[in-house]
Amino acid sequence: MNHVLYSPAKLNLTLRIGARRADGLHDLSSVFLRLPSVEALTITMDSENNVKDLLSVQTIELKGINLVTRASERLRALGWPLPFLRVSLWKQLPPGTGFGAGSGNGAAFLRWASALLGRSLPLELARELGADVPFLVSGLPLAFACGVGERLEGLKALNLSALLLVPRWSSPTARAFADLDRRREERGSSVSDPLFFRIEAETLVDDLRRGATVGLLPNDFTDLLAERHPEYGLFFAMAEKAGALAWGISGSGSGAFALAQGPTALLKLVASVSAEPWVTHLLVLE
Ligand SMILES: C[C@@](CO)(OP(=O)(O)O)[C@H](O)COP(=O)(O)OP(=O)(O)OC[C@H]1O[C@@H](n2ccc(N)nc2=O)[C@H](O)[C@@H]1O
Ligand SMILES: Nc1ncnc2c1ncn2[C@@H]1O[C@H](COP(=O)(O)OP(=O)(O)O)[C@@H](O)[C@H]1O
Repeated sequence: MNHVLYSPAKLNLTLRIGARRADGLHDLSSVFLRLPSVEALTITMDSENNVKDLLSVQTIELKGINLVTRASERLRALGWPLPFLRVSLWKQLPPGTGFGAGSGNGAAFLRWASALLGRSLPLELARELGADVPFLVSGLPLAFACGVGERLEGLKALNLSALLLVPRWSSPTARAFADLDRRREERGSSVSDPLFFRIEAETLVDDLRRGATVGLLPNDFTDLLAERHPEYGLFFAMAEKAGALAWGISGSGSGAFALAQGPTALLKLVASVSAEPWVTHLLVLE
């Protein structure tokens, strides 16, 4: 029997990075928006004779241990009686683009395994798999996140359409944080109060909820990325001209996005940006 799972991804509507902690990670304040069905996993259970999980990935080449394989191995190590599985993963969004699609694959798998075995969601394991996984596994449509992304406060859904843009460069998360630290050290910049980030996030969500034009969304990685790739400035100007409500960079990049009420403005934006040679994928999610 085949089980087909739709796999979520995320956008960071705000992303403010705090100081580096003793464990090397940075505290953050972010508004996570869930993108519901961006990729798909097909799980085949006819694997009585298998001695390990078999994973195939369509459309995008991935390196390293897949989060789906890691999740199933860790669940067995925790004593969950999960049979060995054949998993086919249909990808749309490359890694290193800040849309958390890989985290979404892991989260979709954890939800499926919990339902299959009648167990509660393994929240500790979700945290271990990645900072975005607790949000994606929660099923919340929108949340304010702090800590490294594991402390979540659910918010009411926003009814907006999104255009996701993947450029031809990626932005590995570790490098983005190291560049930000270096820049802050060079400039002696201090980090703002988390309370300020919270108020900023609440104001933005309220504005988007009532359909106000918000413009460029706050993300501490944007300045560095836009200096390195002036193409972002071009995309933001096109988003404004097309009538989008908000635009920005998701996570630590490299993906950019625009939001609007309904698809009309976003389809206009697709028409102007699709000829750009630096754009590799464009997705409109209604
Ligand atoms: C920045 C965010 C925001 O949503 O998203 P992405 O751009 O990756 O989607 C996440 O916090 C990404 O978290 P996660 O995906 O778990 O990060 P990892 O790839 O494990 O982190 C790679 C490296 O980045 C640095 N790192 C990561 C997260 C964090 N809060 N502080 C850090 O300093 C650390 O050096 C870490 O070793
Ligand atoms: N199923 C998967 N899909 C995408 N990336 C994966 C997957 N499993 C593991 N990875 C690894 O996870 C990292 C990116 O995960 P992803 O959630 O797509 O992140 P980002 O938001 O940074 O683009 C990469 O280092 C990639 O090699």
